[in-house]
Amino acid sequence: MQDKSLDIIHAHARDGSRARDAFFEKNALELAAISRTIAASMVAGGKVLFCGNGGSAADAQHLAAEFVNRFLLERPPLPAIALTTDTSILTAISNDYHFHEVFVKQVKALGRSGDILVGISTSGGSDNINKALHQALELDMVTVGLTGKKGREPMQACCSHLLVVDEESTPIIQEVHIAAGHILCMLVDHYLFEKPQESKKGQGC
Ligand SMILES: O=C(CO)[C@@H](O)[C@H](O)[C@H](O)[C@H](O)COP(=O)(O)O
Ligand SMILES: [Zn+2]
Repeated sequence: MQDKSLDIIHAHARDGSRARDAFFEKNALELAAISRTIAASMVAGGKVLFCGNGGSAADAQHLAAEFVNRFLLERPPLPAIALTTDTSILTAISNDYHFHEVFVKQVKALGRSGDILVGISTSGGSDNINKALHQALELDMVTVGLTGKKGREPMQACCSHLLVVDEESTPIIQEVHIAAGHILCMLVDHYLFEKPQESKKGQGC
């Protein structure tokens, strides 16, 4: 039997690059707008909450950690919480109520007007994410959805900002989501901590 390893590797790499290029081509301005909104919320005392399932739960934790610890710049910790990490909270809510409620209850407990909720779902069909986003809107929070092609329709009603990777493959969508998440961290740091370049008066171009 012929080994298909290289074909598999190159096909995935090619699909990933295509999806990533198309996404950033289309969503760069929206990504900058979301990053400005997060930076402004933090300046005003707000915070960002993240939620997701499976691999997207890992993304939620990964991104919250970038804010709380640091990203590329050496700077003060920034307020972010992953709603995916406390097993006592997750099991108590799932056990006593329903798995649909695991994030919405935490949003009710922790979310305040002006905070941001980022919901990450490749399918857009995860009830626990969409319920949490609806609740966040009710609390006058800003909601950001990261999804894939199928998620555009179910998530648009609950997202102030929706970033869609126009693909159906879950891992390819996830790989673009984490790239977008890293850029959010980069831009928030840029808006909050990088001083604008001094304009050099008298030097014509
Ligand atoms: O990481 C992966 C697939 O790459 C899986 O764990 C995946 O995240 C899980 O099946 C999730 O439950 C999918 O949820 P969602 O993205 O549709 O909201
Ligand atoms: Zn995965």
